[in-house]
Amino acid sequence: MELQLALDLVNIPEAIELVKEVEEHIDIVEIGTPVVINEGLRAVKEVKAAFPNLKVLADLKIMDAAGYEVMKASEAGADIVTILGAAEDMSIKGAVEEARKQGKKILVDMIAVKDLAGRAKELDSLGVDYICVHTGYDLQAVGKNSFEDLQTIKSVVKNAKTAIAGGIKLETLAEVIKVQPDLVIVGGGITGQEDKKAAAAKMQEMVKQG
Ligand SMILES: O=C(CO)[C@H](O)[C@H](O)COP(=O)(O)O
Repeated sequence: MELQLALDLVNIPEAIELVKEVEEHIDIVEIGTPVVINEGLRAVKEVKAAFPNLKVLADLKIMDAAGYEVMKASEAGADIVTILGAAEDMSIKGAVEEARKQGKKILVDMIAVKDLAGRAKELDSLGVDYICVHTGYDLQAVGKNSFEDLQTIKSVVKNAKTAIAGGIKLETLAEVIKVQPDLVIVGGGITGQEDKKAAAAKMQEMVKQG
């Protein structure tokens, strides 16, 4: 099981400072969608250059023109690129094909997908690398989480790795780990803490114990 730090509410210098603090306790650093909107793929490029030993995920949440966008993120240095589960199969196939060409991975974000089990099965057969259940900020605000959704995809996915994101905190991490995802994605649960290093270290310890 791996731990990914999601950076959403920072600029590039802040992202680099933050990663420096927790570097040894994370496996993957995510350049979040708001960061890409504000800073462009330059954020991916600069974070990868600063931390060549960390995997970098570009959270582009691709919906169309997937091959092209995966190519641009790959050129910027992303190791993993996200596409939405609601995208057309043609887009998913384009993303997977380009990622294979570039030696990169595709993570599918299942945000807003209604038939989770059905779509997860289809995506699994399309050869994506990760399938991620995700409660975004707008549903976190009304008290939702994705813990049950993780069970749902775990029961149907045979090839892809499974992941979970959305409001995971130290207090809820044990519940998540019980379901045994391959990847746990945490943003505010680390970045919102006074002692970010301590929060990341504790989470890493729990994730590694699995
Ligand atoms: O993709 C995202 C929002 O769309 C976030 O990166 C993801 O939800 C993780 O952050 P947090 O743990 O703060 O919810």
